[in-house]
Amino acid sequence: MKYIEVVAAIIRHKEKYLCVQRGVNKYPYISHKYEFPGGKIEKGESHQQALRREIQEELLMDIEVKEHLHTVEHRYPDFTIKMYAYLCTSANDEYTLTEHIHGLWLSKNELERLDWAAADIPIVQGIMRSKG
Ligand SMILES: Nc1nc2c([nH]c(=O)n2[C@H]2C[C@H](O)[C@@H](COP(=O)(O)OP(=O)(O)OP(=O)(O)O)O2)c(=O)[nH]1
Repeated sequence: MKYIEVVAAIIRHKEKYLCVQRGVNKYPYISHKYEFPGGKIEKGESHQQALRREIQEELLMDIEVKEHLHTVEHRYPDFTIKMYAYLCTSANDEYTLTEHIHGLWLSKNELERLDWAAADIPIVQGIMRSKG
């Protein structure tokens, strides 16, 4: 079974969190799902470096990586991912989508409205339960 390690940025700006939607994918269970931006960690990269690179590529956005929030391991039918989620901040709410088909800023209590990738559900629940 393929195993991949992924970093995800929980980007918070003014009490809202940036959520992005994937386009069509060869795996139907991931197509059109919402996720936190990020991606695979490249060889030799730290989590922080991978996050800053991926967010620059996907959103043309500069972030500051704060604390580690959650690590989840999820087994999809074709591969398993280990995802490290970090709280991140941005100087403003501007972004340009280069890979995703939709993006939106939602407050904590609105997060559960979206159709999230299965691996993200424990992360979303963790954010919703968190204080502050
Ligand atoms: N970035 C990110 N990926 C997630 C999340 N949840 C989730 O299941 N994933 C999965 C989807 C992808 O299979 C994988 C992340 O890989 P990726 O975005 O770098 O790359 P990809 O498979 O879409 O594309 P490729 O690099 O193979 O062309 O992790 C999430 O919240 N953020």
